[in-house]
Amino acid sequence: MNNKLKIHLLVNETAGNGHAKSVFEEITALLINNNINFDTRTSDYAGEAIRIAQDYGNRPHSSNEILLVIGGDGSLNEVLNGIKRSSNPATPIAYLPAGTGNDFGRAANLTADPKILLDRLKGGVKPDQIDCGSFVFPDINKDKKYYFANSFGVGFDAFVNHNSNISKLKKLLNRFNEGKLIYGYNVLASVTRQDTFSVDIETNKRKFHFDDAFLVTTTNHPYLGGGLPLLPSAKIDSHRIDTVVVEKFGLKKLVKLFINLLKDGSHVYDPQFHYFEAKKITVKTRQKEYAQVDGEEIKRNTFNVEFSVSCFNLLR
Ligand SMILES: Nc1ncnc2c1ncn2[C@@H]1O[C@H](COP(=O)(O)OP(=O)(O)OP(=O)(O)O)[C@@H](O)[C@H]1O
Repeated sequence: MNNKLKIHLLVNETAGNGHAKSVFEEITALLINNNINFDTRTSDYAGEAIRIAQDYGNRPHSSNEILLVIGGDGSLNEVLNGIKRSSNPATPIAYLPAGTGNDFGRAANLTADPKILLDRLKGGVKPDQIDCGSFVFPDINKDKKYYFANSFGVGFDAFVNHNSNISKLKKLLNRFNEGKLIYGYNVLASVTRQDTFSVDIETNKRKFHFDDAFLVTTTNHPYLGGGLPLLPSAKIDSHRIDTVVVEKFGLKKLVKLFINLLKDGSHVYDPQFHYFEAKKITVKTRQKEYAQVDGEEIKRNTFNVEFSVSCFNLLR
């Protein structure tokens, strides 16, 4: 038995339509073959990984112990929130992306191969400090902080996310590993149905107002919806967050912007595309819109959100 390393697996077996379960089985076999000490917790319901991770962070651990999360972006979000709210928010997290979108894994250049990750962990990697977003709802409780690894979106991306999550096609296409296809399909299907809304942005004491926003997304890195590079310049270690505002446009322009986004990132130069980069950004909306945090829907009529940049320790 390798006494040096002890791995605590935290698994959402439902992530990636069961892909996380097969990754879990693969790594379990590797751990047994390598004589590495491990234990396992699986989340039984949405939200449970927050509590499991918070309990883990509250307990003392030696430097040989590693918390390894297996799941998608939503599972990572829960673990991040649990660890950051624990008495030891610097507890390192190792993560095997095994969801549908895996945007964080893409942005942080993570391997999805259990064997490669295990070899690195056996070699004794040091944690990297990685940015994450944090936010509060000051109207409700300015002391209760929430965290995100990817993004917090109001409007179009959240509407697409909502439609993708409820779509009957999603399960079918996910089976063929085509989650991106369903997201692309829903972008086109949702564009004419998304209304516009007014938004106020405040950053570095400067204020901006948009009457006809279509999408307002605060992001920690470039990607959205399973690999779409919404803001290629956003970096995961810039110690800044970015808020993107896109104003309303028609279907023809959407197609053009979408092609530019996929081709060379030149969509960011469009006059209806705006972005703000800072350590702190406030976003206020005044009408009911869909919203998402790391791909999970949040329900609220209007939004007054104070964002700031935070960080966590990642083993990769
Ligand atoms: N046992 C469970 N049953 C149902 N839902 C669960 C369970 N455990 C966790 N969850 C929820 O499943 C949600 C979706 O999981 P996750 O985001 O990790 O996978 P995904 O949606 O397939 O991947 P991605 O977000 O990368 O597209 C999580 O936000 C979590 O709250």
